[in-house]
Amino acid sequence: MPRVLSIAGTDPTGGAGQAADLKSIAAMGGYGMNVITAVVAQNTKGVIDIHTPPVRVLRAQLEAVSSDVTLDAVKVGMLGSVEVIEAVRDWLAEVKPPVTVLDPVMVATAGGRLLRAEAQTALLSLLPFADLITPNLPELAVLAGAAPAGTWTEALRQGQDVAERFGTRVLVKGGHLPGARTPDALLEPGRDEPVIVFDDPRVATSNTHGTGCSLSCAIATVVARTGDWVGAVSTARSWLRGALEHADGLHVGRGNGPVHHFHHAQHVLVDTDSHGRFTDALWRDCEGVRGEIDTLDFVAQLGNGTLPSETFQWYLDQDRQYLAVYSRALAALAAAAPSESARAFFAHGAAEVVTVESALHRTRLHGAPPQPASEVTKTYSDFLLAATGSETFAVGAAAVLPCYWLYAAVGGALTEKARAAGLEPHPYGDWLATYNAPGFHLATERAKDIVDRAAATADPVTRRRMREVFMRGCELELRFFAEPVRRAGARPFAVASTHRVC
Ligand SMILES: Nc1ncnc2c1ncn2[C@@H]1O[C@H](COP(=O)(O)OP(=O)(O)O)[C@@H](O)[C@H]1O
Ligand SMILES: Cc1ncc(COP(=O)(O)OP(=O)(O)O)c(N)n1
Repeated sequence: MPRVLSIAGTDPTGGAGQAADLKSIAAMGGYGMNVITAVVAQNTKGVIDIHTPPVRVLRAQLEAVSSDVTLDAVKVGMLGSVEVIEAVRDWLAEVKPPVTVLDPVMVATAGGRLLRAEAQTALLSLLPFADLITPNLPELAVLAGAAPAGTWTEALRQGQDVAERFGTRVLVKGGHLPGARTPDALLEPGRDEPVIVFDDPRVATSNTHGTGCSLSCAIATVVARTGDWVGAVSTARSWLRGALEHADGLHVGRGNGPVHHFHHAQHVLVDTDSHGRFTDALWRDCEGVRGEIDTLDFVAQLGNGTLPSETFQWYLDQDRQYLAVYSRALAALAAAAPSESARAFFAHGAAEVVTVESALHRTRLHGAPPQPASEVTKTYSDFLLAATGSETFAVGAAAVLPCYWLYAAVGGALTEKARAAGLEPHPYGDWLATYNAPGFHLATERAKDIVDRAAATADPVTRRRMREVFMRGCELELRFFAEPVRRAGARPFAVASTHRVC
């Protein structure tokens, strides 16, 4: 779970600033922490008063958290004054968080300055410390030293200018443009064209308080988990869209109300056992992670056959190491299974993983020796062995389920796409065939059945634990799928392969 720190001001109505940040981090599956820069008396109608605590207290908060907790990402929001900006800049320079997202907050949309006019220049000195900045159009204009953009083309030009000048990614947000659409574009220094442009219809609501805070924090959280900026913006945007679509149902305040940060988790409040299968609830739980998997470069390239062979080789090498552990986890479940049929199923699965799936790896890897296991491979392996070796059978069965279910879903979806695109023969056809085989889908259904049966007789604490480990397994699958491309982008490949596989 990524540990994400928000450095921002407060909002007692809970829609923007710290409150929005903590909700967004949690909604994206992170552990949120907060350092307060300013106490703001505001509501959905505007800003009434601001108290800035002594900068000594800010420094002490920053020191308290970073001396104790390893930070996976930092989001910087409202800073307010030159002294605060300088203290945060010094801290960033010293701590060097792995991911820093800066939302250069200046004015609340409902009205009221949140950054003193004389602090705008000081804010520029913070930009090079950010991996991504997320200005709205008026803020972008200040950073670019220009008048607010009246068109999307002008906004992109200002964004590119800021990206080049400060050497950082910029998310240009079109929320403040008039019109029926809300485009956003991710820009990087050194590239003339946006990395990606998103363009969706505007959600018909005036309850948009805190959208900028929420989006930036959600991106920081997802990127801390996957290292994939495009996927993180895409995931955060589609989640925010849902939050805007459900905002009118909140009835908070008389002005521009907040968005519904937990719109996607409402079903958790319902007793899922009386509303369909337990595994249906698990599938809904992991909807966000499934969406993230679908947008990964690795999955897209595997499907359309453009994945570089070195990247696939590295993935397969990690996968064969993982499968050796998975087979042991299934064998442990076979030993603990409460029924003969479950025992037979997992014992057969343990053998099958070794014979069928590993055969694919042996053929593809041509006897190449294993490379060091990645952190993700090790974490996933440890998690499976712990869940199947030290927890109850019900919990262990839920922990191994994502590996069946997500692979069957990805294998099925990619095979369909490859067929529709006429990709025959497909360079990774044998991989797709393994995970789209009728036998594999049948095994997935059987594994779901076993989990449903185990949940039916489990107590509420065990059922909650089953949901936790299932989600953890899904998140580790996401990281496992993200790792090959993330790693290939991060440094040259260490796998010396003399064989082309496609
Ligand atoms: N009514 C809306 N419908 C859909 N997306 C919106 C809407 N309003 C804002 N957004 C999105 O919310 C995010 C933040 O929006 P923006 O208003 O530009 O920033 P800020 O909240 O910082 O002023 C952007 O991704 C933008 O596209
Ligand atoms: C304490 C605090 N920080 C930031 C904002 C601005 O919020 P933002 O998400 O940019 O959205 P708007 O509500 O201004 O559209 C704030 N109000 N308070």
